[in-house]
Amino acid sequence: RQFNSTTMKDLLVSSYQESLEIVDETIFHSRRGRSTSMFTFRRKTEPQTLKVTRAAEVFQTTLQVLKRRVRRRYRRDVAVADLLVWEDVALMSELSQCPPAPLPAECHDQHHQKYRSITGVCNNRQNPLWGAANTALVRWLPAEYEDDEREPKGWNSPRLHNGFQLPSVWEVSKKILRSPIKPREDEYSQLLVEWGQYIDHDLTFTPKQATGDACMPFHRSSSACCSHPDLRHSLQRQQMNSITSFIDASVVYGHNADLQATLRGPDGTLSVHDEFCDSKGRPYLPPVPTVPSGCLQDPRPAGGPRVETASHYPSHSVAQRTQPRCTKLRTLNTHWSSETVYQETRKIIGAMHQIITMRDYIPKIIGPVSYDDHIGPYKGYDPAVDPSAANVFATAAFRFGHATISSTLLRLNQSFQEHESFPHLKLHNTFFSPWRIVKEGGIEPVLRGLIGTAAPAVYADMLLTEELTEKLVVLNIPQQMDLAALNLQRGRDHALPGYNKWRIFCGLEPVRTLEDFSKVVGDETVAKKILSLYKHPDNIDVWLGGLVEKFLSGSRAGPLFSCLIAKQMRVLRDGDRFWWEADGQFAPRQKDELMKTSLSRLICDNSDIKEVYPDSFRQGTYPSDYVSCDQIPSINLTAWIEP
Ligand code: HEM
Ligand SMILES: [Ca+2]
Repeated sequence: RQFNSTTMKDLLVSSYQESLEIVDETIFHSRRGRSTSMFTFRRKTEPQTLKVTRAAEVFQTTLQVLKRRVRRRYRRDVAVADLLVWEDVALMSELSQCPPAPLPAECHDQHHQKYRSITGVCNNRQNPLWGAANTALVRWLPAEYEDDEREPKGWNSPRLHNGFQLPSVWEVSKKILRSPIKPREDEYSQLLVEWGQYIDHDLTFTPKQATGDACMPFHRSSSACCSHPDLRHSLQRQQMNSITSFIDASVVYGHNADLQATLRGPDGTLSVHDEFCDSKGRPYLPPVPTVPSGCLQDPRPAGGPRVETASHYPSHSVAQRTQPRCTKLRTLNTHWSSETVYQETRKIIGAMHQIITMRDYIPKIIGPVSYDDHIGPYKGYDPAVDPSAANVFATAAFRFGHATISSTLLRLNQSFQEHESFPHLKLHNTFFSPWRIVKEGGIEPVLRGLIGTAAPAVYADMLLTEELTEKLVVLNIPQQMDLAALNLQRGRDHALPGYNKWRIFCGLEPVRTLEDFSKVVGDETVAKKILSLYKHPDNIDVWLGGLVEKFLSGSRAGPLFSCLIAKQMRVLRDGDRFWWEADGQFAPRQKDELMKTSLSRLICDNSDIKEVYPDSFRQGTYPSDYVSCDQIPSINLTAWIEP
């Protein structure tokens, strides 16, 4: 510490003032200046997210300005953690509002006793921001920035990691990840893949920084505010989750009051598209302000539901169409207000999301052994558990799903054969095209394609379809993108430690030799190619390392991703005061009814499909394995009659 506190205070205040100008000029001003081309897709960042992002950018930029000033004065680099003491950090937090001042005692409000808040705030009464929207992704292992503060891995190209430069993400994508073919296997249906992405949209969304015109179309993730007992950690750049990490159907209801108001309809219902509905009068999702510029109005809700391809539309629709069915609660409880009907329905639909995810989806992904080892039976709400999404979960482990995506979207007729009028589509023709649902037969042809076709197999030498590595379209970027390169670069942007550190974190042996790695991957050629690119096993990007591991028996992921996904799921369950099985959430009779929930039932109830395979995540042959919807159990809402 080289300054007395008055000098430091002055330095901090003037650095803060300069940082305000820099942030508004470089980040927020440039947002307005960019051209809109015919093919540019735009999504406006939500005001709440923007406010937190700006505060975090100001905090981070203040540190940079301060460092520059100190460097000028002393002609040497100083780490901010060596320069500042807690008192200075408190001053910076106060100036930048990052993190914002602790919440008032609103957590004891009656409403929060009974129903979840929309932002997730106050789920945990002692730590009201745990799991809430617009908070930092938490770190299970410390970040590894090149300057220990904010520079992504690989930023300073001559810099060596374990004696070697990191390979370029484009090269890794081209040589290891992209695959011209994705053969199908026959155990699971395409719906299993779809649910993965759908539920991820309930758990994490990492907003990206809107920078000026960059030569490479990669936008860093926005900074997040973070308060941490370790000073160095508190000063490092963190990333944000702009939605609630809880499995709370925020994908249906939104994660802030404005979005909730947009998505909410009259009398406890959800809003619907007022121009279009399907041939049987079933509603479509409401339109939103963010649309591909110059294109047809897409019926795509903003911020909450993220309908990136036409295949995502049916799951959003099925969930949304469940709401009016449940509002039948009103006829059972005529004394309930619209607000009570809405909240009780939201609670039931939230529980359905939890059950389908934890009971039906997760065991298939991580396998029975990981489930027992890392999740186990439910023992009740534990307020000491932080349910926030982990950085490594959002940035690596749960992106396992990208290797399970098919290159084509199948559309099937009532006999589960290729549709006569609406043929199969290459994946790139489905990006941001929900109009295909409205204009091309409703949700049914796609939904039948999801339940009636097998999901692709994942082999270490056939990972991501070229549809994703050559032709991906993402919001706000006019070029076609490469999802493999984006995932790898995102991991470096977030400074995730390398593959081996995560293996050790999960109690697995680190990989030291080609022989070790070949065994873990189950394919020596691929293991060799990866090691020849990375040169050192510790340098392997964690997303790649986890993705190529041989699956555990009965799972769709290797040991590392199974462990990381399981750990996340466990905290999402145990750290959620409103978990459906937690004491006082539902009466025993209601729980019995909720257990009857199934995705097959929801499909039967909310589409024209009359026959299903009972577990629609599994692949059955039509018609021999299919049963009539009449045979699929339904929830009886009379269990909700209030005496
Ligand atoms: C056609 C299907 C899909 C497309 C086009 C797609 C595309 C994308 C894109 C563009 C990103 C952001 C990449 C970045 O810049 O960092 C992303 C993130 C992500 N994807 Fe996918 N994805 C698909 C399916 C899936 C599936 C099946 C899963 C999981 C089972 C999944 C899990 C994730 C996760 C966890 C993230 C990070 C989310 C965040 O925190 O922002 N995706 N995906
Ligand atoms: Ca959520």
